[in-house]
Amino acid sequence: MSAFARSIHRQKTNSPLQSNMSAWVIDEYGNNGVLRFTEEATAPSISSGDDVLIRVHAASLNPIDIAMRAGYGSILLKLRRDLMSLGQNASEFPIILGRDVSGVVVDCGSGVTHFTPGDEVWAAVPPWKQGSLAELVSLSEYEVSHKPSSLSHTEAASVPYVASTALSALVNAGGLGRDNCADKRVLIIGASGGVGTFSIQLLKAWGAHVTVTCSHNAEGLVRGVGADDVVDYTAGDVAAELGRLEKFDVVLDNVGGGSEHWAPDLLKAWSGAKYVTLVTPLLANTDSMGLLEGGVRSGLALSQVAVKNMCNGVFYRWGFYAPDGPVLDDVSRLVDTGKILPVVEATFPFAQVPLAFQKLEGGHARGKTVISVNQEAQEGMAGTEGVEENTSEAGGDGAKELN
Ligand SMILES: NC(=O)C1=CN([C@@H]2O[C@H](COP(=O)(O)OP(=O)(O)OC[C@H]3O[C@@H](n4cnc5c(N)ncnc54)[C@H](OP(=O)(O)O)[C@@H]3O)[C@@H](O)[C@H]2O)C=CC1
Repeated sequence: MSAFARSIHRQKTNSPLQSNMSAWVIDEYGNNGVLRFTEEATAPSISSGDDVLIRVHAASLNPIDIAMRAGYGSILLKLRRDLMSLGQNASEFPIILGRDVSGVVVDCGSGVTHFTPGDEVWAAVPPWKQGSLAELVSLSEYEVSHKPSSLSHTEAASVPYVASTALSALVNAGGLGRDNCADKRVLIIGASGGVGTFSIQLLKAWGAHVTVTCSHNAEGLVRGVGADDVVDYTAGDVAAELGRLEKFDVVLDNVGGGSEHWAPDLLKAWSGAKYVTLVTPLLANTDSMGLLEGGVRSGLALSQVAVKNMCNGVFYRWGFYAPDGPVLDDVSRLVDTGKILPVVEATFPFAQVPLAFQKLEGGHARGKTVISVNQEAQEGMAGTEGVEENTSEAGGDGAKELN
């Protein structure tokens, strides 16, 4: 019996009582070569009353997986892991990457009230926890949510991390919500990837007017998921082109760099308008300068640019992913009522995780790259071959339905 067949057999028996599991791990930071498949990864177990143990059916990749594979955030994330292990000085490696999970609950801690074994769930796995490129993942109850019943596991796994990030950025930093968007104009810079395609749909569900930037061959995709105005950033001076449009209430920047300098000028001054960027120097600074200096430098940089923008009448904010199961419950309702659909660009079998990393690393995402961890159980078929790519102009099956 092959390693993958043994792993699938364990998945079918659905027993939480196993000490080892199949997983893709890294034992050092580096390029794709550091990804290693093993059947001997330590399986998570219920260690506290609010733990939920999930058998992973599908996972997906995010830019942070590429970055973490290379060591991004290692200092801050190690500190967080050490705090979680209560000073037991847990070893840094092996690390399991993968921030999205859709799967089935196999065991719960004594204090868990919302989930029971057999429930289908989805969640975004915090970067300081062992990830979802594995048979099992353990999360706390607060991080988990019931999966939308209208989605397959493969579709569901494309949503949680980008949804948690977009909601945290748009609501907590951008001040937007379902009740105040009707008269709002929002600009999304870099809208053709995971965060962008989700944010467009969320903002349209809330009634906002959404303008986006993307490259020309992504226009069909972003219009398919609801974008009102589309500006091709490859066609010329994107800042000048956007400057000809009516000003915005919120800018969500998924690209960073140069846009940080011109995008705040596109906001309505002195009206509470906010520029929110997801591209922040915090983890890179703590990696290169250490916790204290990196943290202080980042704080200073943030306050400097925030004050400068405040003088021009706009707010400047950093947006971050935040774990939040109840927020995913709301997203689940929007999905089940057809307001938000998954945008899956490609699906890779568990055996081909390195190829999925390679695809994501190539850039130009058009939605999400998903890993089918338990494909046989989902489809009742043997074998793990075959990468599926959605090559339609709209990008994914869900997006096509929106057209
Ligand atoms: N702070 C936080 O907690 C988090 C931060 N992030 C960050 O947010 C960003 C977006 O994440 P995600 O959507 O998942 O990333 P993706 O890789 O899925 O998408 C990025 C998209 O941006 C497009 N793009 C690249 N350059 C530009 C440009 N100059 N103008 C407009 N579009 C551009 C790319 O397509 P193309 O190149 O073909 O144009 C691609 O479609 C990433 O940088 C990620 O690291 C994400 C999650 C959490």
